[in-house]
Amino acid sequence: MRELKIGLIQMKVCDNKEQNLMKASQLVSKISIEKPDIVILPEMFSCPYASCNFPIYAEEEKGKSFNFLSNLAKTNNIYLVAGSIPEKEGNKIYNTSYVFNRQGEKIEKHRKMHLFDIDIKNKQKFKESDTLSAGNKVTVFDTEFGKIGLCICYDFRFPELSRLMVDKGAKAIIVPASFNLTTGPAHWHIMFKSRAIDNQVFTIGCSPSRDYNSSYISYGHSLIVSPFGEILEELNEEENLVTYTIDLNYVDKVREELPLLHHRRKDLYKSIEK
Ligand SMILES: O=C(O)CCC(=O)C(=O)O
Repeated sequence: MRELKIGLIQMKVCDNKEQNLMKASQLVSKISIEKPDIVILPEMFSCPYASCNFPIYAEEEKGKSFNFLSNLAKTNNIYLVAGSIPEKEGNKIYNTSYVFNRQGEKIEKHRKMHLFDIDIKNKQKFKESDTLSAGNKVTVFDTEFGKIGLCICYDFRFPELSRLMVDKGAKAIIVPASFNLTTGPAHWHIMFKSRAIDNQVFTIGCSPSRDYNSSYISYGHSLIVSPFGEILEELNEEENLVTYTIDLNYVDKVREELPLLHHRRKDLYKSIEK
């Protein structure tokens, strides 16, 4: 069976970790009434997105938040792509997305590989590397529906990473993310469409809702794009939930009819890269 129902939770993030976890739990229970297979939370859904917050909110794997999320997956009988939270290991902190199966077992985790260090003059500045370290693994997890790639926000700007996930068998790429009011309107939709078209995969972004009182204002617009580049579902900027069923067989159909991946000249690309 290749049809799977995706649930997107575009939640508002406050500065209280416990309240954020409680809200995530309520929203996951609410969306689970529609019997989704995979539910996705946004990037940093329990920690307001600011470098200074990451060390304060960070927890080790198997900590309180991890167990809470594992339980949420089990109770609701869903795969949970648990957005991301700051993960502490030794003296390092990572922006980490855990994936739990229907039994609440962790089946994968992705540590953001590309740190968001930008300075768009008078508009948007951010320096994740002030407090975060980068992961170094390409992440694809297996389900009964097929393989699914996972990366976090700024990671998705790097086409090489999506291609690596697709080469490992991904038929959809899930991206907990939080673009802002400068880069969101300019790049969000184009990026999700481009990665979908180039790789002939479903691309799925899940953002926090917009909060004008926050120091980093998220763009919102969580969405699902088809392997042919069509936006299938999209939220606006407000807190909201949505489910949408995708059929991974459609990936094979698009790849058969327009055999881009097959037509690659890998023999030449290597020598051009050098
Ligand atoms: O790439 C962008 O424009 C936003 C990236 C970001 O906010 C993030 O990586 O968390």
